[in-house]
Amino acid sequence: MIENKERTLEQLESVFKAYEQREIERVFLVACGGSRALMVPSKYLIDREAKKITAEVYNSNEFIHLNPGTLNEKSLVILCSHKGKTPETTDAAQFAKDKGALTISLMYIEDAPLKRASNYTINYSWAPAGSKEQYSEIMNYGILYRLTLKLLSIKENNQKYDKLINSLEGLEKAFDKANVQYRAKAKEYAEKVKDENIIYTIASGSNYGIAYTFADCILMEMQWIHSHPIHAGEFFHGPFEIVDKDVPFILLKGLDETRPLEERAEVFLKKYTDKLLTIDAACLDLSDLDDDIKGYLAPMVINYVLRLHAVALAEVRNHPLPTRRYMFKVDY
Ligand SMILES: N[C@@H]1[C@@H](O)[C@H](O)[C@@H](COP(=O)(O)O)O[C@@H]1O
Repeated sequence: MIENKERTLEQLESVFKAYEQREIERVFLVACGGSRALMVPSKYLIDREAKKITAEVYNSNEFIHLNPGTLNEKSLVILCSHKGKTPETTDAAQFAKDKGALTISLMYIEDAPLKRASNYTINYSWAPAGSKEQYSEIMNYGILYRLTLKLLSIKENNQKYDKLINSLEGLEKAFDKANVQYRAKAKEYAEKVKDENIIYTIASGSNYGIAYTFADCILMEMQWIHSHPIHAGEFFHGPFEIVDKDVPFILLKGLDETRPLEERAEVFLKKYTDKLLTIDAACLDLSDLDDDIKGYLAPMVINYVLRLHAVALAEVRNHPLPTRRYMFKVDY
């Protein structure tokens, strides 16, 4: 775990200097699994805030095989891998660097193959689910927001960067309050669903990545419970046919512009299932975050709440989160 916040801030400054020195037209956010999903909110931010710069999120291996036609020396490629060892992500960094792109890798340990394949590395603060984050303001989500919003500030004169920094400083308080509000509720929920075979998650916009992580990485990977992250807008175009009184859903309601999509799904789910858990950012105390930035940071607090649920589930199901049967155990 990174313990040196000053060094992380210095690493960021070096990247910002590099921004000054080159033209950047397009941002590629590249990683695997949970590390890929955590980039979704930053793509949302760029899509909302940018005037010209565009952003895409890619799985590392697809990035290489698809080989985007617009990947060139005017591209910024941001990669992430917890321990910097996922081979597809290291290969993607090298691939992008060879094409002349500016490559920045995020990892929470200091040195790893991914670092050696990238132009710049930033170490973020990381704590396992259930443990207190040492520096909430430099978690991976926050680093991504800093990197993307500063780019827009330098290249397009976006004015929200200072508000972002102030809001990131307020995150720890928001997490602490969410902890008080949700810890007992998470345990109750875990008791209720511990024997379910399937639990779906639903969200849209900047929250979709969080729904994805909970479905793919927590329920499927770490609890071996069937799941699927459903986009709230897509829900009515197929998935809603699976809804029944006894089918469990977790609906995330954020504060971004796509909230009406989540509200529409909620109206339907309330009517047709008895097993709906809604986690609504509007019911969380986010008073330590700036109003202009709240919608972007809400996924981080919802994610914190979901992690309380993950820890509670693992406990009542007697299935520790790190349990794997295939990952790093068989060839794949
Ligand atoms: N569920 C895990 C993710 O949480 C992790 O992000 C991913 C890639 O790992 P890394 O971040 O180390 O590259 O592997 C799995 O999919």
